[in-house]
Amino acid sequence: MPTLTETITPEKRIRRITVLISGSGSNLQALLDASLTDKLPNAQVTYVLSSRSNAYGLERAANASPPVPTSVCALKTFLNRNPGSSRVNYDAEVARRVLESRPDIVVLAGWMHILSDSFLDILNGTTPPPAAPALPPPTKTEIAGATEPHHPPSSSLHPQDAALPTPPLKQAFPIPCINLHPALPGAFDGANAIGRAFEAFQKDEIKHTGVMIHRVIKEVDRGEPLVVRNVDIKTEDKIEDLEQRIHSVEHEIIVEGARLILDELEKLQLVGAETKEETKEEATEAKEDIADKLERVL
Ligand SMILES: Nc1nc2c(c(=O)[nH]1)N[C@@H](CN(C=O)c1ccc(C(=O)N[C@@H](CCC(=O)O)C(=O)O)cc1)CN2
Ligand SMILES: NCC(=O)N[C@@H]1O[C@H](COP(=O)([O-])[O-])[C@@H](O)[C@H]1O
Repeated sequence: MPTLTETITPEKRIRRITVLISGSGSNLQALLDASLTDKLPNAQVTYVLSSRSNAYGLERAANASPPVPTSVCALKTFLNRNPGSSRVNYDAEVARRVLESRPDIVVLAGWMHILSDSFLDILNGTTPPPAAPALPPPTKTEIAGATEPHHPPSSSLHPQDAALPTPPLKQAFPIPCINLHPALPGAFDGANAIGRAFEAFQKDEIKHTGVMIHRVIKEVDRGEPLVVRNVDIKTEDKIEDLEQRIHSVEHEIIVEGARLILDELEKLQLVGAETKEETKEEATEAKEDIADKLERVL
């Protein structure tokens, strides 16, 4: 049930962030730590989805206060459990779970899977999500050999969980989706960007590298850059030194990027509300005008 504040001033609702991960989740941790602070005001991480069952980021979510609901959707497991399905079906299932979490924005924080249009179209609201796959229970072999600790199915999500902010009455579309990429725009698209930048520096092909937050579009790492930071590479650097320097910048700009699109969303929705208000006023004036004319004629 929406609170009074959410009813009277919906723009004061605490914004919900869904985070997609595949690994250690240090960038997820940066978002968790910034939630409801002046770095990320009026916003909270409310759902984490991992493409890998052994991602430590899942523990970070479970250890957060309040604990953040999580689920795992691994490509291989999905394809095995849904014979005849493809990456497109997998991407649609990922999008279905994201929609189920009722987010205001989605952040890819080390999500190591290229997403097809079937994900993007569902987040844009142009395609409805698929029905939940009828997942058969895991077989004994799967349970015996699984490295995947059992996570409650996504249906265990409780968007109304008291400790987490209430979802909006109506899901707004498009749902903005941003990605953290450890390279400068157009420099090292794709995986292993840090390693490739380090090699390029050693060959004297680049003088520095960087990190960016960008909008997610079909073309990998080619979405509009939203936050960009240069990162120095020193001649004495080992790869670990560069990785550490890059990660510390990542942890800052992932929060900046989330805040930026939440502020943008708020302005868009406020403008939307004002337009709606103006439309209502115009409609009322038009009705009054017609009533006046009718009175004069009758
Ligand atoms: N449609 C988009 N999908 C994704 C984007 C994007 O901008 N548009 N960003 C990436 C994140 N990413 C780099 O920032 C990235 C991650 C992974 C890969 C990749 O080659 N993945 C392989 C699998 C690799 C593995 O499992 O280890 C794959 O998907 O086949 C490229 C870029 C996230 N998705
Ligand atoms: N192309 C995407 C990519 O390479 N992302 C990289 O994954 C790591 C996630 O770390 P984390 O799990 O500790 O947040 C980060 O270093 C990020 O740059």
